[in-house]
Amino acid sequence: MTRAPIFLGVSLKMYLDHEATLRWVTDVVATADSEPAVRDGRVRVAVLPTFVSVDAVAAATRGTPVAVGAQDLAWADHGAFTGEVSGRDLASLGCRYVEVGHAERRQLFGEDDKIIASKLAAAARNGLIPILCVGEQDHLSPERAVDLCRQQVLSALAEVDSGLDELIIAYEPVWAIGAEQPADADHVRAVCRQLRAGLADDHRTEQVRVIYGGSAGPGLLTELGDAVDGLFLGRFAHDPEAFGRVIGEAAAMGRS
Ligand SMILES: O=C[C@H](O)COP(=O)(O)O
Repeated sequence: MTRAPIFLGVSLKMYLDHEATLRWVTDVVATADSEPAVRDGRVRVAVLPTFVSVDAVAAATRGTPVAVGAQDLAWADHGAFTGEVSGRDLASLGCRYVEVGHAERRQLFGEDDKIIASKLAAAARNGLIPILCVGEQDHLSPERAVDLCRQQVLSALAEVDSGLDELIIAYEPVWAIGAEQPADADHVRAVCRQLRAGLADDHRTEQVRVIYGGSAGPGLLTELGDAVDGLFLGRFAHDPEAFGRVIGEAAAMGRS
């Protein structure tokens, strides 16, 4: 199972308004496009704006090495689901990725394991690469965190038989989301390594990447090294220059 390329995703959550999102994406595209490792695919960059900005961000990134994703999707593809957005529409608008099961969706919007499994299946049948978020609520030992995360992954895959070319698992310890600092590097390395090893032979997906999210920013990828396959960033990528430094770190890791 190959682990290249390194994946860098940014979820803008609901922080930037539409106009600020477009300005930010313009800067990120310029930075990403000037990095050979992004242009030749050794480093993948994806941006996940709010639903209302997906179409415009897809237009702004078309023909560039920056991919677009959504922060959520409906578990159904069409019908009487007021306020929902289908994976079918997201794919047709140009999304390549979709986030599933973020801790905020669990905490604030009542998503449970069953809903998350249905959403992962919806992503798979619409050809979207899921960024499945998992993580323990409280600061536990790496072993206990791995157990909990593994259960979350297996439960999320419950409705997927096969045909998932790629799965990105974003290890996001809930206690490190929205914090001042990420989880400590030893903890992240231990959990990510064990999670990846435990899923290496899963027949339902061709390729599994384990990335880290939770107050990630410049410097972290270099510190984590080969234990992770990339980062899932939030606030500390709002400054395009800071995100550019993270892209530079990924390029310097030289995975191919
Ligand atoms: O989706 C991103 C993660 O939840 C991390 O967000 P954060 O870096 O702002 O803590």
